[in-house]
Amino acid sequence: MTTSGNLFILSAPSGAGKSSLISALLKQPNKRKLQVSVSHTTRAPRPGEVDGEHYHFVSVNKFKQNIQKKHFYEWAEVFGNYYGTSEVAIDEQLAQGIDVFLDIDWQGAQQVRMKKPDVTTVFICPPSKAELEKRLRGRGQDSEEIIKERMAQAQSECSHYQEFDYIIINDNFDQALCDLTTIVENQRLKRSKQIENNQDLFKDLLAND
Ligand SMILES: Nc1nc2c(ncn2[C@@H]2O[C@H](COP(=O)(O)OP(=O)(O)O)[C@@H](O)[C@H]2O)c(=O)[nH]1
Ligand SMILES: Nc1ncnc2c1ncn2[C@@H]1O[C@H](COP(=O)(O)OP(=O)(O)O)[C@@H](O)[C@H]1O
Repeated sequence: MTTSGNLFILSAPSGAGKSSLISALLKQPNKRKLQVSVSHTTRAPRPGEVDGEHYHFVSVNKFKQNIQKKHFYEWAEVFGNYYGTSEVAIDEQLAQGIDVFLDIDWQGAQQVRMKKPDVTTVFICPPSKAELEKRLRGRGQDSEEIIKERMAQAQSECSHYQEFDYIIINDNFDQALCDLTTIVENQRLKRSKQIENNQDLFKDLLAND
């Protein structure tokens, strides 16, 4: 029986709650495997970030070599740093029947949509600009200057919300997590997926005994 995983994209302005939602989703009991893709980036690691776990941290030179070698499914420049998704890693996971989440920006989402039209794309919105700013501050990770930059960038990211299949407003966290879980389950139950993943069953049900 062939099985192939579902590909999901989660995009949001920085601070809207993407990482928190993905990490909570990964902790939920799931009937099938779910993984989040580890991107390559040229930005410096933040305290507590582990190479190969949060990101593959690489030099600008190495990143550019990888672009030339067509190593990336998609890549983009975000906040002055390069970010990219490894093609081989994603294809291997999907081929093993693992559902894969990409935490990428709108530019990356556009590129993946062109290559994989069956990708499911989700946009996470903060409940308000004021709350977004509060969350960025609460994270205690950025200077005031960076927070201002992130708020300006947030407007640009949000201007692409209409390009996504689903929109989740991350106001109440538990509700947003429930919404995200529903989207994943919905995708798994689609007719095309059920047929692809249960070929033997449908053959058996239609066979003349
Ligand atoms: N296109 C693309 N965007 C990415 C990738 N990895 C991360 N990003 C985006 O880059 C932005 C900055 O990520 P990061 O530096 O981790 O900061 P934070 O998410 O704002 O805390 C976020 O919008 C991510 O979704 C990637 O592989 N490709
Ligand atoms: N629904 C929510 N209500 C209140 N705070 C939240 C909610 N979702 C996330 N947060 C907090 O907001 C901050 C930013 O979340 P994070 O997951 O790091 O965002 P992103 O990955 O989108 O940059 C974190 O401190 C997180 O705990």
